[in-house]
Amino acid sequence: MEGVDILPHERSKTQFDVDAMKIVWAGSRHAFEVSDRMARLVASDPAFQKDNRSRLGRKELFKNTLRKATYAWKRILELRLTEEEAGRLRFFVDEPAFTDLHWGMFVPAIKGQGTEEQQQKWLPLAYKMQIIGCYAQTELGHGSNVQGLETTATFDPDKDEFVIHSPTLTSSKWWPGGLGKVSTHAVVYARLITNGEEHGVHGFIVQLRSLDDHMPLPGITIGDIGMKFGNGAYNTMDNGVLTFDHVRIPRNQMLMRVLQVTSEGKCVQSNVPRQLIYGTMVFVRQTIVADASSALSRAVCIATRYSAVRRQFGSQDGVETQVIDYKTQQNRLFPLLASAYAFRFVGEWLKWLYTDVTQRLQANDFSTLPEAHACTAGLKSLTTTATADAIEECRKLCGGHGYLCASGLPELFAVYVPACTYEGDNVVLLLQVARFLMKTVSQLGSGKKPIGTTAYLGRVQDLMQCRCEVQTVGIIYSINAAEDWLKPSVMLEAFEARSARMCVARAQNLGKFANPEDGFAELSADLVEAAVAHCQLIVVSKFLDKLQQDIPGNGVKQQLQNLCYIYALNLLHKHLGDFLSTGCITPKQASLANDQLRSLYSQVRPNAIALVDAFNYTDHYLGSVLGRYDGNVYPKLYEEAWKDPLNDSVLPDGYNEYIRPLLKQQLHNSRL
Ligand SMILES: CCCCCCCC/C=C\CCCCCCCCCCC/C=C/C(=O)SCCNC(=O)CCNC(=O)[C@H](O)C(C)(C)COP(=O)(O)OP(=O)(O)OC[C@H]1O[C@@H](n2cnc3c(N)ncnc32)[C@H](O)[C@@H]1OP(=O)(O)O
Ligand SMILES: Cc1cc2nc3c(=O)[nH]c(=O)nc-3n(C[C@H](O)[C@H](O)[C@H](O)COP(=O)(O)OP(=O)(O)OC[C@H]3O[C@@H](n4cnc5c(N)ncnc54)[C@H](O)[C@@H]3O)c2cc1C
Repeated sequence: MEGVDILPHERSKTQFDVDAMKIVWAGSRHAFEVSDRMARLVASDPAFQKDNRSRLGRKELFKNTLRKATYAWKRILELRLTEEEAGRLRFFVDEPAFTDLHWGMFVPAIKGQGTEEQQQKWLPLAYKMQIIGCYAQTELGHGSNVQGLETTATFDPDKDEFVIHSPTLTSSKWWPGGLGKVSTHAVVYARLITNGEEHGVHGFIVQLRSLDDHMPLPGITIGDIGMKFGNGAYNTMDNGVLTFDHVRIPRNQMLMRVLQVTSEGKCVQSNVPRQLIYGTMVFVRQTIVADASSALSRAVCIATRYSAVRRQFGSQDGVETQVIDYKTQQNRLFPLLASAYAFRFVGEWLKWLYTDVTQRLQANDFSTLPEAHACTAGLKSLTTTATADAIEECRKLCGGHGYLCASGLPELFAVYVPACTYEGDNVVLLLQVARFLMKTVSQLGSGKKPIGTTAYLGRVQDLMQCRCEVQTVGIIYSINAAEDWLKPSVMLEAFEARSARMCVARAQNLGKFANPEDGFAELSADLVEAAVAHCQLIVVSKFLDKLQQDIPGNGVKQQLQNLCYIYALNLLHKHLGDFLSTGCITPKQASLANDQLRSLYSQVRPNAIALVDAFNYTDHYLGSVLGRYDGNVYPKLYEEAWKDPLNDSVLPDGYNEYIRPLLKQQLHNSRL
């Protein structure tokens, strides 16, 4: 069968309604229609072409991004796009740009931390992009430790101004996207000092460049921090360095929703908790979780289509085996496909949680903020780590051709992998989750009932009572056959028990230390494992919740069920040590889980292509010869190779200087 016939043949085997699945993936029919329209708009406009990105030098690449970003903004205004449509358009343009930080961090920081008055002054300017902003928190010497930032904001009551200053080299702002060459303004995080006293880190709106000629204002030094990992990729962004030499700003440019500074330099705490200063990070972490499913599904779409097209070995009659039919390929690929769906649904739920906490905050209810912080931090960490690893796995699943830029995977990896670091290093964020969990466990004795995602810890007492029995029989008595693993309550119980037991065991170990902080530092690697177990439980439980909903479309629910159990059983297999050592399941039950997993792979196999078609990605967005919708891989790969600048001429530049003399010399030597 020819390449172009394979994918249609695969599609003919589909056992579910793909159009209905597209709507489930998008979240609603409306969301699907908006997304589909924006994808086509971008794909059909030559201004958004992106296939030469990895071949451009930095300056050319950056200028190209400026052109695209400003053209996108022009189209948004011309077409009067809604916020939702603009967001989807940005998504399909698929190129990191200064606008991401302006809309994604500068605007949310003012909204979340500015007073009404400040919002009224700054937001209209930002919404019209009459000013362009970035988020300047990280410094050369400090990123994770926000309280360790060195930039100072000292109040001068005589002039009613703050003096922003970088006292050391390590206090230089370092990394903010959009800062290097574009932003006119920044929300700068600095230590507040009034009347000689320190009041912690706060945000300040600082103008950086002239709105007339774009030159840095007096006392400000700015530049780009240099090339980053990979060609193209995140090099479209001007991550910058910034220092202040006693730069003065009016008092009303400190973001004062949490703390007000009066003209006498007195600090007045509002009823809003201090943690709200970290609020922009909570918002962005939530968007990063939703983004993880996009990046992962894109890689999986490429690897799945190519695995169906690619054949190796097994030829009796001249037709080799499609590599997607090898169980080892399925065992590597299908859990990633399942993860893409799992992250999609947990992302939807997290968006709901974030909206809920925001509404509560507006009504001065701060009770769910710690949980929102733990969930956004933990899920950001879990999903970005898994996605970065998965993109690399997809590259390997595509064999040698995956290493070509034409596969789209190297650039996707390079642009994605910093998500494990930005918005909080993934390990640092898991330690935040661990703190939250240990605090929750420590309060169990006082009768405080845990709620939300930690409600299961309230049942910990019961679980621990079974401990003597578990060593031999496990706590889940109802698993005696492979199919028993397909019961939602059983799966949930296994993941809850594992996480609860890991948390309680860590809490008990912490109790052995005289100083809890010493204990936390000593046991931090174990604590991170408990945090991972808790976050995996959240993903599994939200996928199971999704299956409880009414899901229309022939066969759609069945496919989602298969994927949900593949996601959970694969995790169980990978973390078997946790499940066995905590006595949650027996080795026999683990073996049954594995049998069930293999059986689910066989059920997914005929639907694999349709399950990635349901992402509804255009070839423009995928940017991959291997992942083409039509499966016409080899002719296009061949065609693509000839586009490389090295093939512009038969003889390469440098032939006369280097190759010719070398060959002549060898000829000369061989004659000797
Ligand atoms: C093409 C153009 C088209 C035009 C387009 C138009 C439309 C487009 C539309 C939309 C586009 C939008 C695109 C959006 C995309 C966004 C782009 C993202 C790019 C990424 C850029 C990256 C940015 C950054 O990286 S910014 C810097 C991030 N930095 C960090 O994350 C630092 C990590 N460190 C920390 O968070 C903290 O320091 C810490 C938490 C690790 C420790 O802090 P510390 O004060 O020491 O805290 P601790 O004592 O441990 O805790 C104190 C208590 O506070 C609680 N807590 C901590 N953090 C939070 C929090 N965030 N929220 C709530 N509570 C928090 C903590 O639990 C403690 O509580 P307790 O009760 O006292 O125990
Ligand atoms: C592409 C990109 C874009 C960015 N954009 C912005 C931006 O727009 N604005 C902005 O302000 N910042 C931005 N950043 C900075 C980013 O937020 C920080 O790099 C990030 O928060 C990590 O901090 P760090 O670099 O200080 O890492 P470090 O904290 O120095 O981490 C180094 C290592 O130490 C470990 N570590 C650190 N602390 C602990 C601990 N307590 N316990 C155990 N291990 C620990 C980490 O796990 C890691 O392995 C960006 C970064 C990147 C890569």
